[in-house]
Amino acid sequence: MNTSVSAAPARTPTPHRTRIKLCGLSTPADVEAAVSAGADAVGFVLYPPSPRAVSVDALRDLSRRLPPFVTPVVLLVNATPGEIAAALDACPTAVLQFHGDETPQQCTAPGRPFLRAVRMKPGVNLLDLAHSIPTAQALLLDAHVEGYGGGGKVFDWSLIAQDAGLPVVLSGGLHSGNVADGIRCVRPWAVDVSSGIEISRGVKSPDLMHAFCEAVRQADARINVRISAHTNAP
Ligand SMILES: O=C(O)c1ccccc1N[C@@H]1O[C@H](COP(=O)(O)O)[C@@H](O)[C@H]1O
Repeated sequence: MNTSVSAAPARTPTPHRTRIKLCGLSTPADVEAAVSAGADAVGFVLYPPSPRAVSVDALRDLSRRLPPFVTPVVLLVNATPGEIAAALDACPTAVLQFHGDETPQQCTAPGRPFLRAVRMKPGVNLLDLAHSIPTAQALLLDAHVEGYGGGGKVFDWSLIAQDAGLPVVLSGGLHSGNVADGIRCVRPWAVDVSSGIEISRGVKSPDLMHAFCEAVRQADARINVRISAHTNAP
């Protein structure tokens, strides 16, 4: 009897794929355009001072329009437990994005998957942050701006020099013209954009959404060419 175990066939490396979150959607047309552009996740802002803010009722309606496998993300800034509960009632499958001054305990209290936004400035230690909030799905890195975010400002990506200890969502001033550089420099798990897909503050553009997603796919394709050249090298 032949008991030898045949060698497993060599696996081709998994292609690099940067996930895409399009944030600040506020109309049914925005949702349709984001899904058609190929977004993996879409963000709804539940922060009244924002030009992209939606009501809880609008969140309920917009999130019900999503097809399977497109993740709704609800962006909150210092929301009360009651406001968080109302958001989850409207959108029970939401991932929460905490973009304010919430403590680790406040982020974990709802018992939902969440992203912790970090407003990047010199001296921020991502590893320390990740250790203080290990149940976050990812750190979402945004520029340090007046207010809490969504300012369309790029931060210095060299501040992410070390391993962040959690998956990174790169955000802050991204658009179709710079997202490839961001992916090449940072190699984030995902990229996130709001201002860069708008024709005016708070008004989304289907064309800019498509251009952004296409730029991400092209950046990934370039990385995959390099990976396969490296793998196939004699
Ligand atoms: O969009 C907003 O108005 C907003 C308000 C408060 C906190 C965060 C906000 N937006 C988020 O900020 C990042 C970066 O946005 P941008 O691409 O630089 O405009 C993103 O997650 C926005 O959804």
